[in-house]
Amino acid sequence: MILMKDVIREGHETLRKKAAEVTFPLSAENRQLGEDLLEFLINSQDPEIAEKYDLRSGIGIAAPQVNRSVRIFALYVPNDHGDMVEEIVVNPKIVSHSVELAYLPGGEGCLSVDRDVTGYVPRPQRITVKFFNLDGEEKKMRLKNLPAIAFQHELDHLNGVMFYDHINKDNPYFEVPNSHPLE
Ligand SMILES: O=CN(O)CCNC(=O)c1cccc(Cl)c1Cl
Ligand code: NI
Repeated sequence: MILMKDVIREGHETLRKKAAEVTFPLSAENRQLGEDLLEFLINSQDPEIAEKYDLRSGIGIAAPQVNRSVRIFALYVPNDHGDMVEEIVVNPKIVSHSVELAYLPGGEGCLSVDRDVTGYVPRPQRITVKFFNLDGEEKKMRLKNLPAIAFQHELDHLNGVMFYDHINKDNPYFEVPNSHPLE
């Protein structure tokens, strides 16, 4: 199982690399990695397991965060209806996105960042994405609000981008035009 000791932190070069696409059929190693990433999220959101293993909670986690520079991440995040979006995402692409932007009023956090970096992270509110599952089947999905934000936070990790790269330096709480706070 993935533990916090396996998570690399700011300053580690892997966090700023563009991760490599993976080929199918997946190696046993890459399949196991995808499963381990999702298991971490489920564990991190279970109060007993999280306390037992001292896990920080996450709604997403990307392979580069455990020093594996491949285009794989996992999501375990509630949608607007309270249903969990539970996905292992391989070779993801955003195929289209809304003009409207959204941001979390409390800002974003990252397992690889051991400090509070405050400010709004404006991202497209709705996205249409394509990716492959572990079996190489292509999936197309429309996401909005928190799942869309989480997907983009993880896709950023695959491109060496950190959430705070998007925060306005002069005014971290600048309300970008056409952006909406997610309540
Ligand atoms: O890359 C993933 N992490 O660093 C896991 C910890 N952060 C979160 O779960 C998190 C928290 C707030 C907003 C977003 Cl969008 C995310 Cl993703
Ligand atoms: Ni992160």
